[in-house]
Amino acid sequence: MTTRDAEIETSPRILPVPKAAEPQVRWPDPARPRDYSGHRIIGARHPGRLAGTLFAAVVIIAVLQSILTNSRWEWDVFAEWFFAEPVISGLGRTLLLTVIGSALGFLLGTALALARVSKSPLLSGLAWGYIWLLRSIPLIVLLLILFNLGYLYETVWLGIPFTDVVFAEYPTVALLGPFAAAILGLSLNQAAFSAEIIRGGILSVDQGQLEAAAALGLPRSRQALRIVLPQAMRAILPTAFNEIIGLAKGTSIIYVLALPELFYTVQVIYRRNLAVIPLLMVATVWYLIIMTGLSVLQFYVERHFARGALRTLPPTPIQRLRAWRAGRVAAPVPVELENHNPLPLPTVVPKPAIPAPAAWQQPTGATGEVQIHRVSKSFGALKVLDDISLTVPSGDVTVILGPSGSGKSTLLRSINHLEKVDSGFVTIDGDLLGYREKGDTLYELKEAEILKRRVDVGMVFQTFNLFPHLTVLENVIEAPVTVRRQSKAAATQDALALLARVGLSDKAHAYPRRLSGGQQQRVAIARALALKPKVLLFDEPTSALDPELVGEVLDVIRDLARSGTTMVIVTHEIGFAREVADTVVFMDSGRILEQGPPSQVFTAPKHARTAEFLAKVL
Ligand SMILES: Nc1ncnc2c1ncn2[C@@H]1O[C@H](COP(=O)(O)OP(=O)(O)OP(=O)(O)O)[C@@H](O)[C@H]1O
Repeated sequence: MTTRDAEIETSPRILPVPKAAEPQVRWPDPARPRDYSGHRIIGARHPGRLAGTLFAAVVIIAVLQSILTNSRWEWDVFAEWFFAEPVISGLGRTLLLTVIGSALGFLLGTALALARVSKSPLLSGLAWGYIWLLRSIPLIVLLLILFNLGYLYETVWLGIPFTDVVFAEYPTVALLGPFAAAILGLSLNQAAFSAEIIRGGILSVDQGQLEAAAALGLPRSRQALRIVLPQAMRAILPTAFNEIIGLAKGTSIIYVLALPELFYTVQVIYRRNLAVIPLLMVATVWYLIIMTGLSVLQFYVERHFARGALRTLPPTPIQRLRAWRAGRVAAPVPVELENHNPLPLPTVVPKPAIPAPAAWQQPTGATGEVQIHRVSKSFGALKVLDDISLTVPSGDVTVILGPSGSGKSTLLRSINHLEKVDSGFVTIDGDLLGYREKGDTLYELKEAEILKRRVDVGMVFQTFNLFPHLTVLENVIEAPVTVRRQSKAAATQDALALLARVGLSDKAHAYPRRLSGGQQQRVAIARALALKPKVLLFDEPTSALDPELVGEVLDVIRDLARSGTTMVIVTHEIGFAREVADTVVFMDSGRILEQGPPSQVFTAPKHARTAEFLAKVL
């Protein structure tokens, strides 16, 4: 054996892996997709689910067998009384008390909830006191007091308090019979509970929604009925239906007034014929039928108010049934398909060469010069705006820059009076927004008048604040129709043109939650423009967007800047500011440290703090 041979013998031997040991991987040939049509498909097995189903079946069969075979249930007596005349009339009374009690209760409850959130401390206090009192008194006590009210007040009169003027007078006993006392007692009691449910719903609506509605100049009543309450309904409905179901069962308490509603009626019957169980079952089955009806109603009402909140609506039982008969699983329904009478979409998308629509242009004669004169504002001890003066010439684009917390957003919100300043004032084309001038006195305007004047100033928020329960088109036409009193057809035509301009014609009937952030912000811009404002305010319009969506929003704003709209923009997009701004304003600690054209502020800032800030962000 040579030395070389010995080396080979002692060193570890690396042998090639035999070919047969290689895993047999066969890559599918993309040119020839495999054909699985001949394969048998076996579904996944779920032994746990199968055991659960068997258990449920055994329980159901055992319960049914015990109910149907035990003769003591006396189903023949049940059948005899189920549709008997006194039972049906008791049932009718139960239903009437439930419907009227719920309707009046929720009506009064809505008024009480709005009073509770009112800015008047006395009104809010009165509503609180009512709720406190009525929730504390047992219903049975309230019913008996109302029934005996004639003892306390012999007559009920209508007239002017603290005077002898009386328009009408009635004996209390004649007015408050057992049925009227029952209706009144149930409604008053229901109102106290529903007020808190409704208030909870109102509080659940995002503050930004109210700000957006106020920025569009929508009247307070419209804000409440069109924007807040429909959104609050999502939170209100489940608990409200609980209350209604509770009331339907709770009507049995009016036995204290000897009113023969369903339960009282069956009690009277079984005391006579001693068939207690079958008659209790008569009442139970009728209550089950009422509750089932209410549950179905709840499903449809909740589904109606879910439009816009859910991307897809759950299929209705009828849709499920149809799908089941067709042998497939019912798919969730895209919310757009549920829209009633959707307005037609334009078939032709205008190209940029087509002249801008009327809604895109400033109204003739509008100039939109903003004057901010010695404005100061504090939040508690913190002075957020400190004696600020600034002029935004008409048609100019002013960009406000500054570190976080320097007061940029507060200044912007002061321009349209969303923030009320402590001193100083703001004018648009010489008109004060929040005040009326008489001689040398300024009278603060009521909110309704401020809302009307606010339509001259459009605002686009950082978080879009689109109304989620309204479609894109409904969002855009809401203010022109309500505030500018434009016809719906004209407002729709303008809105579709604006949506085409921001590249969203095909989204007119979509709900905002189905859009990307950039698309939502473009809708928000179209919505602000629909009022043909003299001035547009942008509060960090791109900072809530993913980086790749920023460009599409900036393109729209850039386009607007070229069209000569007066704009004030708070932004951190320095490159964009350099490109579009006529004037750059730098703020710090509630003061304007410097302002000037971008070429000067960005290249040769006068103030050291500006230079320091720019060095950090550039
Ligand atoms: N409603 C309010 N109540 C109390 N303090 C407030 C209120 N609104 C704003 N502030 C305070 O005022 C200061 C200025 O806020 P503002 O939102 O105007 O700053 P900003 O310059 O826009 O900041 P950012 O760039 O971070 O948005 C901050 O310190 C903020 O906490």
